[in-house]
Amino acid sequence: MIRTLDDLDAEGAALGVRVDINSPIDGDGLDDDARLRAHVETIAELCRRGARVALLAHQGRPGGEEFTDLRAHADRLDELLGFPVAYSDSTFTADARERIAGLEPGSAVLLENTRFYSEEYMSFDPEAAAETYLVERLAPALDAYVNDAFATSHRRQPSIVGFPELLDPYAGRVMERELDVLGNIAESPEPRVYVLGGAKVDDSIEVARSVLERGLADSVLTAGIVGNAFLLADGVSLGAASAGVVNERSHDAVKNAGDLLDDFSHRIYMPRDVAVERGDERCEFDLDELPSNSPAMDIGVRTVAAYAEILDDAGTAILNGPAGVFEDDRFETGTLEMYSSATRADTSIVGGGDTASALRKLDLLEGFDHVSTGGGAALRMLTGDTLAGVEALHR
Ligand SMILES: Nc1ncnc2c1ncn2[C@@H]1O[C@H](COP(=O)(O)OP(=O)(O)OP(=O)(O)O)[C@@H](O)[C@H]1O
Ligand SMILES: O=C(O)[C@H](O)COP(=O)(O)O
Repeated sequence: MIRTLDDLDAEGAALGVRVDINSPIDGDGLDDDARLRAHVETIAELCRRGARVALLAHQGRPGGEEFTDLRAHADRLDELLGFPVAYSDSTFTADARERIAGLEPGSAVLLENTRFYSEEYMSFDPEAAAETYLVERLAPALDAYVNDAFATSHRRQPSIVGFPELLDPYAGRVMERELDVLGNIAESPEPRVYVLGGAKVDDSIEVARSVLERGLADSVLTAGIVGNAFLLADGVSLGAASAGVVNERSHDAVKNAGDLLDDFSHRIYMPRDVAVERGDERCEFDLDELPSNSPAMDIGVRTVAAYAEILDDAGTAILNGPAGVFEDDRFETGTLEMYSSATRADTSIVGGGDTASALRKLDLLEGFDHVSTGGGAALRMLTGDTLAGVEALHR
């Protein structure tokens, strides 16, 4: 059983609240604040109830371009919440602990990027995570722990699995909502249509196998690099450029897609035409007009029409990954049209950070019943896997 904020006596309590505000970075600022907006409900509720909130979060990966401190995140949270969110440039030092001790009821401090500390980027069992410096030194300053970071909860990192070993754990509102939706797909209306696009080919093939074998999916529509992998597996000569893009993402994808087609070809749909770059233009080719020297960058309008027919009749549409290189206006058509069709399903669920960014760019977000904050985490839930951070919340 997982306790929620409804079960928490928040008044005056010092709470360690793990959020996922990992965001695209543009220069020294945030390029997108969707994840910060998602956590406003939890943070505002806890402050309104008189809690003393210590926010824990990561940004980027060590060595990555988006690996920054959280000062800009604290400033944006100020604006979104309408009250000051203090910022500490340390996470578990004596200074950080003093900052927490000095919090007034109803106030919050954002502690520094947890991944500035090497242990946070390692994986641990919960017991070992509880013995890391981050958890051992911070837990004594806290009365309870709240995990609202669904999008990071597939990671076995100390800030996700360590604190529940020492403190009573609770699910924040984002976590609660994600689990309600993604944890109960089997109860959603049928027929269920999964749309798997984007670039995470191995993850998507794993999701497809899982939902087909468990009888969760009536149809799996493929697009993006995932769709290209299935076309190659089906013997379509896309061209060396497209094959190179697939193999660069995964050396096993074409074989694994072929195995899946052997088992479930009647339920798996692949693109019927693709769009490639011709100079500055978008040019579409039916499969029998290929190979092309240029990589397939989007699905074509015939595919869009075929997928729309299936999605129009869907009880539930579950989507992860854009249909094409939506960042280039010439290749956003597939994502725009396919995702628009999906909003006509009785229930529509989207997973994936880049997917959500695409929908925000295309002004399609409002049309969906649930837009997950998670990418990899949402995919793992859809494969029926448990998430380490969710398991750690059980009492
Ligand atoms: N045909 C294609 N060729 C090359 N790249 C593609 C193609 N189709 C989609 N993409 C790329 O896939 C990327 C998004 O795929 P990804 O699987 O990461 O989506 P996501 O799961 O929503 O994101 P995340 O989970 O990483 O937040 C986009 O950057 C897009 O440009
Ligand atoms: O953006 C995400 O998917 C989450 O914040 C997890 O980030 P990670 O993949 O760097 O652990």
